[in-house]
Amino acid sequence: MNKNSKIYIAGHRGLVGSALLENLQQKGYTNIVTRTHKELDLTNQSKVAEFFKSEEPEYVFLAAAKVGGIVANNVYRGDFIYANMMIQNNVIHQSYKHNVKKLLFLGSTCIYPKNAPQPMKEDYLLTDTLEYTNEPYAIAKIAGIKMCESYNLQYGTNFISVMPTNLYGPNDNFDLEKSHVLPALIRKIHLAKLLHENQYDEVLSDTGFSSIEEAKTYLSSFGVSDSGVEIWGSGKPRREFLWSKDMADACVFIMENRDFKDTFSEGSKEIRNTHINIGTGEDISIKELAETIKTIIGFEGELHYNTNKPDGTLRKLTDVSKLKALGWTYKMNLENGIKEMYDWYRNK
Ligand SMILES: NC(=O)C1=CN([C@@H]2O[C@H](COP(=O)(O)OP(=O)(O)OC[C@H]3O[C@@H](n4cnc5c(N)ncnc54)[C@H](OP(=O)(O)O)[C@@H]3O)[C@@H](O)[C@H]2O)C=CC1
Ligand SMILES: C[C@H]1O[C@H](OP(=O)(O)OP(=O)(O)OC[C@H]2O[C@@H](n3cnc4c(=O)[nH]c(N)nc43)[C@H](O)[C@@H]2O)[C@@H](O)[C@@H](O)C1=O
Repeated sequence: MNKNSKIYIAGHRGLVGSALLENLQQKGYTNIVTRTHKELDLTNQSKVAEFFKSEEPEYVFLAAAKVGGIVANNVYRGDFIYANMMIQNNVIHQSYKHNVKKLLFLGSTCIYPKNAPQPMKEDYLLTDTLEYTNEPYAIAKIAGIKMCESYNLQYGTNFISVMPTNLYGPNDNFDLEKSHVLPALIRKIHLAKLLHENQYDEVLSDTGFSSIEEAKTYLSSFGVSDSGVEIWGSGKPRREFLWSKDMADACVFIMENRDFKDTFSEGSKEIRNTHINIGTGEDISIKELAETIKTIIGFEGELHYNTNKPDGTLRKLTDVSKLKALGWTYKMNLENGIKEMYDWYRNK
């Protein structure tokens, strides 16, 4: 990529897309193309074709997807498989049709088997059964990896797939039902603290209700009260968290330094598992995460574990040796990241 190459970021207002936009701008890239979801629905095949015909981007970051936490994935199973397959099929296929020089497809580490050995290497893909709660989303992501690989092998395209661990950062989704654990716990614990301190104006402005009784009823349906906060599951699962700006930096690094042809040895008969894991290689339990957030926010109430909610995969620690060997490693430690995210949330 050179500094005036035409770069399309799909999903530029999301958690990763917004960090990608910032990273590219900071590095001096000047010719970035974006469309909001409203301006261009990426599930619409003919609109996506029209967009590629009129813009002819040279590089594509595919960070648009239907994304959500464990419960959203489990409940809206049809939406997750449909939207993700449509978005990636349209963007990857049009990138091929319009001779895009390089595309980066974002998958997820939920593509690996539920009981994969830890840490999870790229080669563990398709070796066993997936976690049930996010099977439709994971199947869509696996199809995306295989589509990139297959187009590269058949048509000579240069499409690379990266598998990020759980991400967090500015512009995350804080919806109490659909978000991931880290933003959900920041918001729930923050609101419980506000209730405990009778800071009702702030509770109303956060939740959008006009009466505190309504706000309390709504929050209690998510296990949030002035004395405690519900944590889904047993607290035992372990997760690895990567700051979204580190994720964006890794994506730009890979886009700048890696081609599909670098991902396999010449003469290989079967070319597969060419994707690259992106993570920190370190994980913590949900209980430890909840306690850390509680301390950072300064809430003194109880944390209750609701085992009627799913735990999901017990552990999904990424093996990041491939990424490290390329020369990239993360910068933000988890505690500082949570502090920055909490500041961002309060000031947004
Ligand atoms: N967040 C995480 O922990 C992880 C994310 N990933 C992957 O990283 C990528 C980015 O995720 P993240 O930034 O968290 O997601 P977000 O939900 O924050 O952002 C997704 C973006 O995609 C856009 N989008 C969704 N549907 C459409 C559509 N039909 N047409 C056009 N735009 C659409 C959204 O626009 P709008 O908001 O307007 O709908 C939004 O800008 C995804 O591929 C995701 O699967 C992988 C592992 C972990
Ligand atoms: C990125 C990743 O995200 C999803 O998988 P997940 O890692 O299970 O994501 P999660 O962040 O929602 O949960 C992590 C853990 O945390 C527990 N947990 C506690 N309390 C809350 C809570 O309040 N909200 C949420 N969401 N989880 C909670 C929860 O029960 C689970 O044990 C998939 O979509 C998957 O497809 C994917 O790619």
